[in-house]
Amino acid sequence: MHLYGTQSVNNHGHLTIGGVDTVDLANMYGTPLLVYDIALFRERAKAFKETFKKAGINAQVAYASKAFSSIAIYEVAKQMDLSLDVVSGGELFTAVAADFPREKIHFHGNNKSYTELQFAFDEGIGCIVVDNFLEIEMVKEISEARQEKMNVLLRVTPGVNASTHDYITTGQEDSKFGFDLKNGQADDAFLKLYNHPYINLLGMHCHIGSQIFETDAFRFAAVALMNKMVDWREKFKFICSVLNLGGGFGIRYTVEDTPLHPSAYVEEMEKVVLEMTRTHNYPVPEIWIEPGRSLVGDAGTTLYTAGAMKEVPGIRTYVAVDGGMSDNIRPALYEAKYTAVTANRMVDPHSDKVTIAGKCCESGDKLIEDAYIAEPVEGDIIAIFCTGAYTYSMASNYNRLPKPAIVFCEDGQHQLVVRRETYEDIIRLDVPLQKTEHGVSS
Ligand SMILES: Cc1ncc(COP(=O)(O)O)c(C=O)c1O
Ligand SMILES: N[C@@H](CCCC[NH3+])C(=O)O
Repeated sequence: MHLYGTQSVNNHGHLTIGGVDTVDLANMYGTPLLVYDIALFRERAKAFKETFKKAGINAQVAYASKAFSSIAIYEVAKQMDLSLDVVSGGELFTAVAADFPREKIHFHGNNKSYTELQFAFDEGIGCIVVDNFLEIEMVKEISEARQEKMNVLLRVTPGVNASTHDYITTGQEDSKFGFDLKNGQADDAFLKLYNHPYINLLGMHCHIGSQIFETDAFRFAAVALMNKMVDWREKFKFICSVLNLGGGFGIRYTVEDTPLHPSAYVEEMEKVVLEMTRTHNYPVPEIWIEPGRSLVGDAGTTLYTAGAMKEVPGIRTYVAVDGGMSDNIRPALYEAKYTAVTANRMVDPHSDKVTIAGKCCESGDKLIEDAYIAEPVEGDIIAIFCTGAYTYSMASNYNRLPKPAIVFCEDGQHQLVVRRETYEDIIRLDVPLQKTEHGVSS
């Protein structure tokens, strides 16, 4: 059994996280419950930052908060001196609520609205990562109208096809994100921004995809961007001061996943940048990265309570839990794989092969096929590991299931950071039909 971060087993045979008994957590807060190991988040953040420090490279490590966005995680990110990648007005609003240092907020998105961009200007954020020609016009218009400068990075697609799930590759030519490097779009975008009185063009950004294990894809992307930087210096005397190489570093969900230590990806990036800058006598730019999954993924564990069971003789045994695709869409959407344990009986042999099913009205609502847990009993606390990234942030109220609560654990302490939704929350946006004689009133 592979345990993550501060996970351990106490003398009751219970799984603990951050020194806190998960069975106690389930009793206190109910299930489903998403539990974060905050020491692990801090350790990951520190490792990224120290890798850059060791190489003497100026860097920003921006937490890609689409992986998990809440006021409390932004507060921890702030404590760790991280920057923040937000991708919508909603994430920016959350960052403002957390009083995140505005100059360290980077705003992403392939279709930012005028209102969202104005919000970014209002807050004086650190940088807008422009993604398309419409956005360029809007950023220019807003900055001119306000006579305010804005830092900008140009998001480009380097034409790298990273090996991961098709739905989560983003650096290939046929992508909805960014300007293509090869077909001239990136050059056109550059020319529209370069030398504008209110645009401070910092440099380039790319993000090639998510849950990537190979360093090659990052190397190819970095080389492609550096070549373009050299080209723009030759043609326009433009010096790129920031090179943002995105996130995407893979993590270990199951034994089949063999990620490198997060610092290995960074070291590869550093190597390419230092080699290329030396070869081309180019000033070493600041390197920015945007890890999401690799900061929060394995720091999160979801606790469920086992309920109904069904044996399909000769085929499988279903163990249904009190959550499902509503709190973790990833298995249904990407066929994502996870591992589970019986948190209340960690020392029992985990040799029963079962399918952990959710409670949504959907045959595909299976969280894990072929999970190995202790012989299941109704009321068991089933813990699914590595659910810290893209679970709560992609959760829905399908079947009107309330979203789970979230607890942070560290050094034997626990704190509720997102409360469980209630049925009142579920209907809070509903507007009952007006009582009129003729059906719907206007
Ligand atoms: C622009 C950008 N940066 C960073 C990330 C974070 O990726 P990951 O969570 O895989 O590190 C994403 C998501 O894929 C992204 O789209
Ligand atoms: N939501 C995806 C990752 C997308 C990353 C954002 N571009 C996942 O759960 O793996």
